Amino acid sequence: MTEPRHEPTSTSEPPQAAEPQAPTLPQAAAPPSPPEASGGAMPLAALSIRGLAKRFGEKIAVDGVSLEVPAGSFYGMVGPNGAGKTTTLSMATGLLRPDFGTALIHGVDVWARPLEAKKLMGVLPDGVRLFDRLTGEQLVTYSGLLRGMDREVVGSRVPELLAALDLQADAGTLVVDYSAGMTKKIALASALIHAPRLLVLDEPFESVDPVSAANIRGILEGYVASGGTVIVSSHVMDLVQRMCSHVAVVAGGRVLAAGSVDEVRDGSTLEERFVQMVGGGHRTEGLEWLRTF
Ligand SMILES: Nc1ncnc2c1ncn2[C@@H]1O[C@H](COP(=O)(O)OP(=O)(O)OP(=O)(O)O)[C@@H](O)[C@H]1O
Repeated sequence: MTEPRHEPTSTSEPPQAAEPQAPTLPQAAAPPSPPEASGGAMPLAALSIRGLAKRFGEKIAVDGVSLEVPAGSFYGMVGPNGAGKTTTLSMATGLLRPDFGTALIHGVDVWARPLEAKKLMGVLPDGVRLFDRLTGEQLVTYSGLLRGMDREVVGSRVPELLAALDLQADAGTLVVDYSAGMTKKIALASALIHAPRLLVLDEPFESVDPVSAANIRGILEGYVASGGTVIVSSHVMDLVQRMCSHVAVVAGGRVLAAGSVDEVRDGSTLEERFVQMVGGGHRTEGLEWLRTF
């Protein structure tokens, strides 16, 4: 079924700056206009978002974000709390309808052709509820079958994924009884089962122990080395600097900078550049009452 295109969700004034704004740093090389047809060669951009905008009541959460994520890149999205990362990624992956703008996954419009687009991507959303009355094994199996995979192929991949994420011992435990980190890992397994071309992972390392985080990094690095594309949002600058080839800095619903990690950090550490761009800094005054006991 073809979904309607992105009309504004309300009749109120559109958000400001629904047009893509120019980033302050060069973006990753933009591919030529991606074809709308699937089939044939995959376009250069694994994800191309143009002028995405979303408001919640009076709050403009995303204010005209445009990004090109090159195929084969490990792309970090960083920004302060409330910057609009989750809202942007939700619109780009078909979870939240944009007020304005488009999102193309390897040239396929996510909102016009959702079934095709969703075959191409695996998504680890932030805060979306899982079917947590299934066991971990059942949940990952269900995710594979839901995507039309052959039952035998699913059956062979599930134990491999559970082993890679150190979840074999809890394969038969209900997801509702999983810890936060285990839940993150089983959701990641569910996103990987169909070997998508693009992985969009919202804070994949949050709550995950260091050994599991290293395993996940290894899995993702192997996946990118074989031609897949990963987009991660994270607050851990050091991790993004080490792991990612590209990064976008988002604040106030806008892109402040985007490009290769080296371009964006421009000789500083990514954390230093982030603090310069986003502003703020340490507040040392106030809270005297906390130092008076
Ligand atoms: N469903 C909603 N209703 C109202 N406001 C929302 C909703 N979702 C997000 N917002 C607001 O939109 C802004 C962007 O939120 P978003 O979750 O996209 O930020 P984020 O960059 O992912 O933040 P964090 O790093 O804290 O996870 C915030 O001001 C948030 O309060």
